[in-house]
Amino acid sequence: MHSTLSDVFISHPIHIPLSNLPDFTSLRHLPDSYTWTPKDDLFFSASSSSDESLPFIDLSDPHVATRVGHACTTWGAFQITNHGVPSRLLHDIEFLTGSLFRLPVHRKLKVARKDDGISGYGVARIASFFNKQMWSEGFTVVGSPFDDFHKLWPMHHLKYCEIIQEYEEHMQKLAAKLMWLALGSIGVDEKDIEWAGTSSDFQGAQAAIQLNHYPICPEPDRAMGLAAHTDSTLMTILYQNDTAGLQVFRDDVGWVTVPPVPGSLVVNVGDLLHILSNGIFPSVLHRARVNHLRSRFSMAYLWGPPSDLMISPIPKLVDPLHSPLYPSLTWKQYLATKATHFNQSLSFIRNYLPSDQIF
Ligand SMILES: O=C(O)CCC(=O)C(=O)O
Ligand SMILES: [Fe+2]
Repeated sequence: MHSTLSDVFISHPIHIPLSNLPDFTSLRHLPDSYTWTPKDDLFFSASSSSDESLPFIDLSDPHVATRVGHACTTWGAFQITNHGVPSRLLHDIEFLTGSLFRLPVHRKLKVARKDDGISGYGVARIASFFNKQMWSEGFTVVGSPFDDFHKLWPMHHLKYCEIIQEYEEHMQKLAAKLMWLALGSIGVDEKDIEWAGTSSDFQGAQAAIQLNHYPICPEPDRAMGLAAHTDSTLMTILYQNDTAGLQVFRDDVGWVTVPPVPGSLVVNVGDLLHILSNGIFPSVLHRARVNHLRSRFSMAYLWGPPSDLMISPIPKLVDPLHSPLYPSLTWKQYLATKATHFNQSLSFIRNYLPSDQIF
């Protein structure tokens, strides 16, 4: 798994110098390079006065499939409870994340992500698309974190590796369950997705864990934690600590804050599920704002298909009235497109639909 997804970044290296990473804790004023205005991000304003809120779904609800389906078609996101991930494990992953980002900068830089690498410490990859810097730092885990964790915590790395492994196991199961709930709501079942495997548990799926830290910020209204983007996944499952910051965008509504609810998780439809569903599910545009009093952590499980598998609109969802909106492509190819075209990637590939795939 490690080698294949990593190939994308070998051919699309991104150079974001870490040398000018500020010591976030010592700043009283926002440096110019961190001050955002609407011209730095098309979506910077557009705040909402609406009282709309993201659907909150109890996974033990007898109508869960309808609720998930409705949330996926309207928002492309929802919050869940009764998801079966032990609260002790959520506490453990939050503890790991806090321990990692509280390490001194020189220790974190020992595991800095390489320009053409996928795992490690660094600023958000999407930073290369903006003139201004984001008020955050991150750490990406793809494959085993053993080597990096050994450098970070020579004495305690095994304990932290176990947490990551257990977290991945739970998230993988939950992602498969959510995927069937979402697809089931639009009439897609096990027979329609061969790669889900004989046990329909998507064992061939691949994933990354993205840990994010948004330090306390002296001028949060002018800063941006993580700029607006959609995830290049099938689905993303996000755990946020008790500090608000995540916002999701909905046309005609604007930005809506997703309040942290202890023990709950946020689920995002990613670009690949948007493609699979032939556009029925939108992939949600989201961003993270920052806070003036409290630092914030988020832990995202980025879940996708085997990286070389062709993904295209599910044939059952395509007929003479519903032409395929997207061509077939692999996750690796999509990531390469995203590395160049960022938020325009879906419309970019739509224009490359070969004519023999259009009805
Ligand atoms: O911190 C958050 O709430 C959002 C994180 C996120 O969108 C990501 O890691 O892709
Ligand atoms: Fe995201």
